[in-house]
Amino acid sequence: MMRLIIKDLHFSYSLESPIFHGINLEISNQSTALIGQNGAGKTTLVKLLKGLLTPSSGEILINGINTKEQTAAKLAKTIGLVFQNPNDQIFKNRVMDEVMFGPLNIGQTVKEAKQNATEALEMVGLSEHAERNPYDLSLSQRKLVTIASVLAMRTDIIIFDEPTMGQDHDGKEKLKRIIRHLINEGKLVLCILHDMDFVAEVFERTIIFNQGKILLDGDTRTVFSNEEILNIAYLEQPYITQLGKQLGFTETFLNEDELIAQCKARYNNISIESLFHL
Ligand SMILES: Nc1ncnc2c1ncn2[C@@H]1O[C@H](COP(=O)(O)OP(=O)(O)OP(=O)(O)O)[C@@H](O)[C@H]1O
Repeated sequence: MMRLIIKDLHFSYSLESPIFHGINLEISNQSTALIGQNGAGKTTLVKLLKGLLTPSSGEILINGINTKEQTAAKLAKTIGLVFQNPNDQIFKNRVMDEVMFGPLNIGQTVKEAKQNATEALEMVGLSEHAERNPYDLSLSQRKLVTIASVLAMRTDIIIFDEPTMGQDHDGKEKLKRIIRHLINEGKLVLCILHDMDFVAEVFERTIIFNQGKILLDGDTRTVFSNEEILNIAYLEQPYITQLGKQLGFTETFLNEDELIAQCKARYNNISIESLFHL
């Protein structure tokens, strides 16, 4: 089991405006969503985890090993990060080369890299585009290319920064399947998201960030039940949670099936006469 521990983490881009002053967090193999307004510090946190930024003070431990004591190359074998903007990540002019680049870079043989890249492209549904130039693909497909690149590295920890951005319904369903698959494989999946419906349906644990602080951290249902804290962080409840509330239920629903089950339980045993007060 992977375990990520953040101890008393401090970080600032400039002396005048510290971003983190004392973050403590422990994440294991639960699927975890990081939510919060723009500028809350989510991307900064994942860049620190990936070793792209260095903490001013405090520690980040991955399975007990301090990231400070690891080279970027060693860390790359453990943590994969899918950037928010695919254009920051893509620099090869053939999809297959792009997806093989990361695996080769962390020391996989050409054969392994090819095998993993082929599987990853299949998983994101882009097998038939393997020979194309990534820049001839749409932005949402390009995002899937960057996801495939990280999947092919087969790291134990996978971080996604805004994977649903620019994805349509099919793209989101694909992402749900990928994330669930990774969780079943025992990977630690951490995901920054602005799409609350997606968070509700997929993630076991949700952490609300606000102005560089953890405002609330708990199982996703508990977090989405707490309207007061969501309001402070300018976040909305998932659509299905709001709908359940409007229908007069007290439960916090996270997906359609839960709401439908409760509707059936409520209405099944009621005769039409009593429903319409005849
Ligand atoms: N390279 C940088 N130099 C200086 N300040 C930065 C830099 N990157 C981010 N910041 C600032 O750090 C704060 C946190 O930004 P960050 O991108 O981590 O937030 P976020 O929660 O990920 O937001 P978003 O959802 O927009 O990605 C913001 O005030 C931002 O302006």
